[in-house]
Amino acid sequence: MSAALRTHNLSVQYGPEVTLTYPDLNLKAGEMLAITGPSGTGKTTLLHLLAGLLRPASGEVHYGTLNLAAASETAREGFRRRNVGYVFQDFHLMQGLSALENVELGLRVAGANQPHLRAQETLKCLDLGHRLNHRPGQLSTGERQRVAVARAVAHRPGLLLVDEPTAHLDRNRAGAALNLLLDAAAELGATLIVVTHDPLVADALPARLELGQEMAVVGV
Ligand SMILES: Nc1ncnc2c1ncn2[C@@H]1O[C@H](COP(=O)(O)OP(=O)(O)OP(=O)(O)O)[C@@H](O)[C@H]1O
Repeated sequence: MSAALRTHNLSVQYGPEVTLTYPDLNLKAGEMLAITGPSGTGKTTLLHLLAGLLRPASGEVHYGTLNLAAASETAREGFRRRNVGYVFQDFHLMQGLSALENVELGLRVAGANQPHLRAQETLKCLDLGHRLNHRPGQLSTGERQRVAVARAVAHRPGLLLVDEPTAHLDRNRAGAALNLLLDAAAELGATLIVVTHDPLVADALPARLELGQEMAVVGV
């Protein structure tokens, strides 16, 4: 289920040298946001905070009634399994498993019913019906990305977090990847947050958070 997402006073400390501070976010359920900004400004770290993969040094991350930043590790893990679909920049597919097994494993972890059937259906919806038994090493980059998207959306999360979806793609494929994400988020009614350097992607999303010296929030 999609819910409002709100952050307050977030900061992260990596050792003594790196402190990242973030402007507050306030997104309604189903909103779509691009996170942009120069390398090293903390875009991926923010996605990790929003996914509950990382606990902040200070601040709050509210998803509906849950404050992820204060929740126990068990509660955060449960939240991730049920509510978060995450597409990593390098996809993070299991190399020894087929496309079908990768998606099915994600569904099993999320505790979904009929994981085999649902994995098949999701891959077919993403035009991968002819690649179910291929392993990641036997797929093109675009196909691997579609498997990663299938794994992220198959359990119907309310929050879809995507890191650099067009980094490895030519312009045609970048457009297709963007449409895939927009369609998937719209179909789920999910809140979509995409980290990107690509103006094609950033301009297609209605709101933008630009991280940088000014930490300006534009269009939210
Ligand atoms: N696990 C870590 N340990 C120590 N420092 C880290 C760690 N992860 C990130 N950093 C540092 O935090 C800062 C922000 O990193 P992050 O990857 O979030 O930035 P980014 O904006 O996503 O960068 P890029 O656009 O290059 O992917 C960088 O200075 C990085 O070196």
